[in-house]
Amino acid sequence: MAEIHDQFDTILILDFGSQYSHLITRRCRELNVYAELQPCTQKIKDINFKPKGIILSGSPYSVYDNDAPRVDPEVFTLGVPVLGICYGLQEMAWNLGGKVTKCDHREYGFAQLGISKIGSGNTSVDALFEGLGEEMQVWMSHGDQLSSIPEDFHVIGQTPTAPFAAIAHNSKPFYGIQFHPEVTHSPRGREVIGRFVLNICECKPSWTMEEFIGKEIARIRAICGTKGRVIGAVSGGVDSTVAAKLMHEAIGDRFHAIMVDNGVLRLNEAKQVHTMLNEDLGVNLTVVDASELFLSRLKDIEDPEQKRKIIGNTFINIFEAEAAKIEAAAEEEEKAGGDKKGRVEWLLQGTLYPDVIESISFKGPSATIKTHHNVGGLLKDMKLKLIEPLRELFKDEVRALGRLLSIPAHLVQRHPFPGPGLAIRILGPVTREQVKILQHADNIYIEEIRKANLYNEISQAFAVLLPVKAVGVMGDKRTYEQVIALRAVQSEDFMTADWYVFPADVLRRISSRITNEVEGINRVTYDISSKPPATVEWL
Ligand SMILES: Nc1ncnc2c1ncn2[C@@H]1O[C@H](COP(=O)(O)OP(=O)(O)OP(=O)(O)O)[C@@H](O)[C@H]1O
Ligand SMILES: O=c1[nH]c(=O)c2[nH+]cn([C@@H]3O[C@H](COP(=O)(O)O)[C@@H](O)[C@H]3O)c2[nH]1
Ligand SMILES: NC(=O)CC[C@H](N)C(=O)O
Ligand SMILES: [Mg+2]
Repeated sequence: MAEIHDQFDTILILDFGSQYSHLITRRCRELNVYAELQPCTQKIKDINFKPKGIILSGSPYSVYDNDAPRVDPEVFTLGVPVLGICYGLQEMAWNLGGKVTKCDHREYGFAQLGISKIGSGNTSVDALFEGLGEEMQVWMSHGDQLSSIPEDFHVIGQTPTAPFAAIAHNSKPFYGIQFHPEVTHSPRGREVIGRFVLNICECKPSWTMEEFIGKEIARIRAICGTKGRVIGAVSGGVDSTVAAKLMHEAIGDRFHAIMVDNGVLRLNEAKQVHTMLNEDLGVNLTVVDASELFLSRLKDIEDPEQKRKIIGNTFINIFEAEAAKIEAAAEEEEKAGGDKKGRVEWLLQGTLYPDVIESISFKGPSATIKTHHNVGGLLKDMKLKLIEPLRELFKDEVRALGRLLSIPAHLVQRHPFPGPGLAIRILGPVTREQVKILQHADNIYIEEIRKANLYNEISQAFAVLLPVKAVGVMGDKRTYEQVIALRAVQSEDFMTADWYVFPADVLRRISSRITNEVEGINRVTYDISSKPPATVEWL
């Protein structure tokens, strides 16, 4: 089976636990080169492809710590270029005979990197810094540094406090840099990564969504064979819509899209999604109303993790039941003399790369903050096999893919909506009455955001129903009712986010409409917390 890394030149990034590791992956992909992040514990001999280059990430550890993560020495015998960033540089030097010690002055922030002249006549610079001038601003974050470089290496850049800020091997394509080229605070960092990936590793910049579509469709066809059938969990969100469209292109009517009405969707959502997929995209979608089952299982449940797990598991129960129904119908058709149909073996999900990255840290999955229903909430003894065509992609790549598949812009730009839906936006027990109140308030909120033309400026906006009551006065009467909190954030990848600054008049309109129109609400507040320390959702 052709995997993505067999089809595109690939840079392997080994993750030593830096908070910026996924950014290195992003920067390579922005150069149209496919990059994959793997834990540093990954043994090179067990990798089933040959990367064109390897990048070693930073790390919170010091190389001289007893429990420091170690690089597989085979990285240096594979015969491909290697770039160490920060800890990656230190680990490379440590392995190849250099010295690393705690520095007197921790460097955290901007530094000016002087690029060394090298070669005969001292006129040229190293290929890593080709064409980048004599100096550049870089961003540092380290408390250790090289106190001597390994034999066979030379200095290619330095800062006033770090004489070995950039080094290169005398004859092999090994490089190490103390600064972080992957963060935007290193303005020319992208170019440095470009020099390594494109010039030194000689990767072809062929990772484009156009190329991806063709190759992924071929891959799906090979996986499913000529008869195999797939049911798809489709929510109307960007990810599953794009995955569904791709699947439809690949196997046509052998793909059955299922949307589950779990009773905690937004106002009129099931109807809208049904129209959108069937009419706008030509994908055959069945809406299964399982709201009764979900709400009964959620009855009296207040704990956020319990809510998430119940919803994740119930989703799978429904998909398995639907798969069985489709198979039973096919059997009936066959008995009546119809063609023999393939089994429903696969379940399509719109899982993205960030979901995967979160579970691959070298120490095992990073501390669980919350269980995303489609990753941690799956059933253990599930019969359907997963097919996840987007699991290598970031959200903006998925959006680009959607545009290429002619999915309308308003759909591609939709704010994300979590699978557990309003259940994680109703703090306290979930009941039909509470769902109704929140649906109504949320609908007004989004309507006003659209009217003010702010929808595309905001990454995600939604209302939350708080489990408290407050006193108010309406028509000269005392009220004692619930409170709505409004949330709106801007974020690139939802790993971090900042609250959105609304024009006051928009907030005023939203608040006045919600308190006037939504029965049971007499107060509206606005959430001004960033992530971290908060998260995007309240539960
Ligand atoms: N109501 C639903 N019915 C069927 N499948 C669902 C439903 N909600 C979520 N899913 C499945 O769970 C996956 C993950 O949900 P998630 O919200 O992350 O993605 P999405 O809904 O496709 O896109 P977005 O992130 O833009 O909302 C979806 O891709 C889809 O496969
Ligand atoms: O499909 C989903 N299933 C989930 O269980 C889930 N939990 C959070 N989210 C979405 O993930 C992004 C980050 O949210 P948090 O900061 O709350 O973790 C935000 O976009 C959230 O809406 C989910 N999406
Ligand atoms: N950002 C990093 O990779 C830091 C590496 C190491 N912990 C140091 O302080 O120097
Ligand atoms: Mg969604």
